[in-house]
Amino acid sequence: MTILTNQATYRILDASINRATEGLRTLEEYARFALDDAEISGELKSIRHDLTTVTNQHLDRLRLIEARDTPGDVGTAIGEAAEYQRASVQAVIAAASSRIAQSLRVIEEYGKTIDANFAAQVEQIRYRHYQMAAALELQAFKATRASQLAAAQLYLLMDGGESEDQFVASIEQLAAAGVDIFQLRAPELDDRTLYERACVGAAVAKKHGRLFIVNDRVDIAVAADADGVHVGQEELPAAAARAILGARRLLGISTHSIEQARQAVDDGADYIGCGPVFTSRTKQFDRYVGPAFLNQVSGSIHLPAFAIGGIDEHNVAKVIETGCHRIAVSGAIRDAEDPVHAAEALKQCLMQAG
Ligand SMILES: Cc1ncc(COP(=O)(O)OP(=O)(O)O)c(N)n1
Ligand SMILES: Cc1ncsc1CCOP(=O)(O)O
Ligand SMILES: [Mg+2]
Repeated sequence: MTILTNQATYRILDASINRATEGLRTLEEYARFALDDAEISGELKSIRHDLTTVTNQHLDRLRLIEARDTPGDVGTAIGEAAEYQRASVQAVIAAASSRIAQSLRVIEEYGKTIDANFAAQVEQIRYRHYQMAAALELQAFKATRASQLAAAQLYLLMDGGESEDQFVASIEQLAAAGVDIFQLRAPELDDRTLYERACVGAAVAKKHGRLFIVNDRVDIAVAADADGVHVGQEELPAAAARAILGARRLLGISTHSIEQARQAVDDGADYIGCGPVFTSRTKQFDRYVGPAFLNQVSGSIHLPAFAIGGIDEHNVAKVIETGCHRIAVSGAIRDAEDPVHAAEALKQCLMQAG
């Protein structure tokens, strides 16, 4: 009985150690090759090596191998469909991370029956893993959002719609038509409705792999778990907005001159809006920056820059000529007879430009 129990214990330990080291290697490769993060990949490698060292010091490797019986493992035939599907690289990381934590806990618990010192050292490794997995998941999240922003070309400013259903339906249709970023700009709404629209908007945009930004209101952006906030020159300063927003949400800043654009970069903006370029039907201005400002920005600012103000299918070429391949629009889609077609046409022009 004891022999059989020990055999089973070693079999569990062998499987769990393999699972943990494979999982650690999965995380390590992402930190190394996708994030180029030497610190995280180094610590993951050290955790993996320490697990192997502690195992070799306290457990008899030959007993572990002798206990192995892969063909006789009933678990190899129980494959959940979800195990074969990962929606994104982030999902790969999350799955590997929880598999490692579970395996380390299993090693620790069964290890206690063999060597208390071994179990105590595995416990410390588990704590180190928790810390690193959190750092890695956060970095992976930021990298994914940053590449989404970098790839974005068509940004739509929209109001709250006639109803929540209509608002959601618009986002769904326009996401399919190629809108990359949605901004809720609805000064006419009361806070409660604004918050409710922001919540559903953020969720539906996320479902479709699009970004969702709240205009002006950092509090609502955070409360609704939106991707970020957009602030103007007369609104909350960048540092104050960032303090509420945290590092992982996006901060967009309106700029009307090259000096403001440079300042926005220094202030830690993730992207800038540049305008108003042309006469707008959505908002009145005394002064327009014209395409000349876009030329200046394209030549010297390396943050994603969205030209804004009166841009539509007829003048988008003038924007593209400046080297700016990103636009933010409202009226061109909102007032179009066929908003989906208008979004598709604008996106087509931008994609052709590069
Ligand atoms: C992408 C983008 N760019 C510029 C603006 C304008 O912001 P702001 O100057 O604060 O004016 P309001 O939109 O608040 O009226 C924007 N909203 N989005
Ligand atoms: C809010 C804002 N800020 C600069 S232009 C603008 C309005 C953009 O809407 P439209 O594309 O209809 O000109
Ligand atoms: Mg504003």
